[in-house]
Amino acid sequence: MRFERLRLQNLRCFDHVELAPEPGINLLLGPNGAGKTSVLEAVYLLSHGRSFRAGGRDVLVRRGERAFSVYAELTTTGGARHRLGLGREAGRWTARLDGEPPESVGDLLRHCAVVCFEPGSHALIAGGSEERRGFLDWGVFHVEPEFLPAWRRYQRALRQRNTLLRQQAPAGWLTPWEAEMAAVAAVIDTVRRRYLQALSIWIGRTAEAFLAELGPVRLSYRRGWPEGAALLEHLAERRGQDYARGHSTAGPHRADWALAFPEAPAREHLSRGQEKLCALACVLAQAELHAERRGEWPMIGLDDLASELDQTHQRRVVERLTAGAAQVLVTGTELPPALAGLEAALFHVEQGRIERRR
Ligand SMILES: Nc1ncnc2c1ncn2[C@@H]1O[C@H](COP(=O)(O)OP(=O)(O)OP(=O)(O)O)[C@@H](O)[C@H]1O
Repeated sequence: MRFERLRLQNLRCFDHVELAPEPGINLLLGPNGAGKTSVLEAVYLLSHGRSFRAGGRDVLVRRGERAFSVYAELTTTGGARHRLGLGREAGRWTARLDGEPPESVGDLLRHCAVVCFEPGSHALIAGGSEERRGFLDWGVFHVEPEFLPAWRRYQRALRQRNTLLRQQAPAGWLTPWEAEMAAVAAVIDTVRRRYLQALSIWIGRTAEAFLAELGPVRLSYRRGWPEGAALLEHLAERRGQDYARGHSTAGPHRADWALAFPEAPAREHLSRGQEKLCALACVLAQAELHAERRGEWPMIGLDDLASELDQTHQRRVVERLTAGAAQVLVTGTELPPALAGLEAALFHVEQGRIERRR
């Protein structure tokens, strides 16, 4: 999958800006605060429906404006072309897919795959489980068609059960929603396991390239309720605690996964740099698995590569990138040394303007 054109309107420091990324590596260079990360945010938004930066969706709107939009033209390896538009005004999304409103924003996001490594990515290793579930589910969403309908049903049942718990409703009112949660939890768990099993092979390869000194990586998974227990019975057993807490404390919405190494059995054993390299290994593995399953590379965004990694690791990343066929967006204040001499399209970003340099 490749971005042919990208247009941002009233997004952060950009009033109106257009660029035509090229196949292979695209470099966005410019001073601090120029808007480089905002371009990555825009492409990520079309793929995730949210930014990778904290602060909520509405901080993306250029100060003084009421709405922002991102528009992109994409081509797939098979030659299909798609036009994607996503805008936000007064707290609501508007989406267009090939000129028509899609059934849901999810239908739009399905057409666009972008993975990003950025300064906050170490949260994938060091942060809370929500971050890791988000990463896992994004990958599953793109390669396992059964996931989205099951996830939607689960979310609806979970919301209903949580509302009833907060209202201290009689247990009998909870049971139909618990049955629904248990019915779809099995599907969610199965596709997540399948995905992680495949991903762990790719993570093993990338981790070996970036973190060989830690030994072979092992990926573990917790599904959100005890192994061997049926979720239906487990939810019934936990009702007392769940009434007290006002939410459901077991189920796939509590799942988590982790990486461990012989030389770093717990994540607290990793240095900050190693956390970043682990996160990068996960992001690149996700791109590689996506390419294997979909026959299509996602776009890979690398924000501030040179300041995040030492030169040896930068070179290893570049080796991996050039071995694949992904379109890549790399940002930096200067040309990352590992990219010197490589063929790349260069864009200069400054004060809300983007200029193609030859
Ligand atoms: N909602 C907003 N409206 C207007 N300007 C904004 C808004 N949000 C952020 N900005 C500004 O947009 C600019 C773009 O920031 P961005 O993080 O994309 O820059 P960058 O080139 O990646 O910088 P750095 O090299 O420092 O990481 C910054 O100058 C920031 O102050």
